[in-house]
Amino acid sequence: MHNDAMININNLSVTFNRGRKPVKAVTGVSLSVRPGEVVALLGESGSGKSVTMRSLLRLHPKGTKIEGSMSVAGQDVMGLSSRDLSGLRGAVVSMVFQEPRLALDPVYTLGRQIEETIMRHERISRSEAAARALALFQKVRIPSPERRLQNYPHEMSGGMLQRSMIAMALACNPKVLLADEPTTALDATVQIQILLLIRELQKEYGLAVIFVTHDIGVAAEVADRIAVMYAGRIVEEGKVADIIRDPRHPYTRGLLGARVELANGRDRLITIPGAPPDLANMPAGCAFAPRCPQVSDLCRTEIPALMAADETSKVACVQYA
Ligand SMILES: Nc1ncnc2c1ncn2[C@@H]1O[C@H](COP(=O)(O)OP(=O)(O)OP(=O)(O)O)[C@@H](O)[C@H]1O
Repeated sequence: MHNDAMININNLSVTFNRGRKPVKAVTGVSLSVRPGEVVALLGESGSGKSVTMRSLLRLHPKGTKIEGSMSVAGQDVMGLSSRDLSGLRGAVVSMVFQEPRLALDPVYTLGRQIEETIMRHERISRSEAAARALALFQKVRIPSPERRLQNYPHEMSGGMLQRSMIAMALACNPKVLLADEPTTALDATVQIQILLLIRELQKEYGLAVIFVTHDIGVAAEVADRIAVMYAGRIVEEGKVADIIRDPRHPYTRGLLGARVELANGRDRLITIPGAPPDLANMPAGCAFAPRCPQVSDLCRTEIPALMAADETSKVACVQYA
């Protein structure tokens, strides 16, 4: 546990009851994020990034087993009543998603939705809330903000809609932003603009951010630290520059390699051969062993613990044990 952290996740495991066999989507994840820090959760689809992030607001279906402890802004997440949890959400913790359209109500204007968000958490008149909504639209640099506040979600482009979502996320001056692939659905040029905007606002507001992405380039652009997830566990963690310059885990090297091939202008996305394991049918040892170019016998029997590699980096691989 880190006392100065805004987000603390300690030995989190999440098990879903799907069909007859329980599925452990997250195993023993520990992570902390300080105020003003951006940590990217990086990994392929199904690696447990979103489940980890959503655990911070206990956004799982009934019957899901959550083990471990978590705190956000000093509040023990597992101990909060559902009412206190809704208070935390929006006011202290905000979220932005890949598909803003799913998070917005199609029948209300954007201005109305931002006003309602503010009025849900604060005793404030509608005209004051409207003035705040306008200031927020200016902050996220939406052109003609007065007019745009009168628009419905379907009248906005993907990029402008994501700017609106960011405005809404900032509406109640949160301390924590949870971002789940917020730029994945956007064109490359819009994507970079939104990443820069998030970075700029995060600094200005001193937000602690968890940013979920499958793209190591995006993680490098936006984050201070990266935690790489594979099959529900963190397999490597460190400062962005260190991970990009000297990735230790063979999986991280694979992710970086896939990126390099793209940068070289090949028209094919080179991925790591093979596929992640079925969470309901995990291999005995390291989950990455079946795909690992450096696999040894030990890897097939032993699950490597996440260990300190130096002062700021951790890795879970027998090569470094
Ligand atoms: N509500 C749920 N019920 C059952 N299984 C779930 C549920 N939510 C997630 N899972 C499973 O947990 C695993 C991890 O999912 P998660 O969404 O965290 O992956 P991810 O790394 O964020 O990938 P993606 O980019 O696809 O969202 C997946 O196998 C998924 O099917």
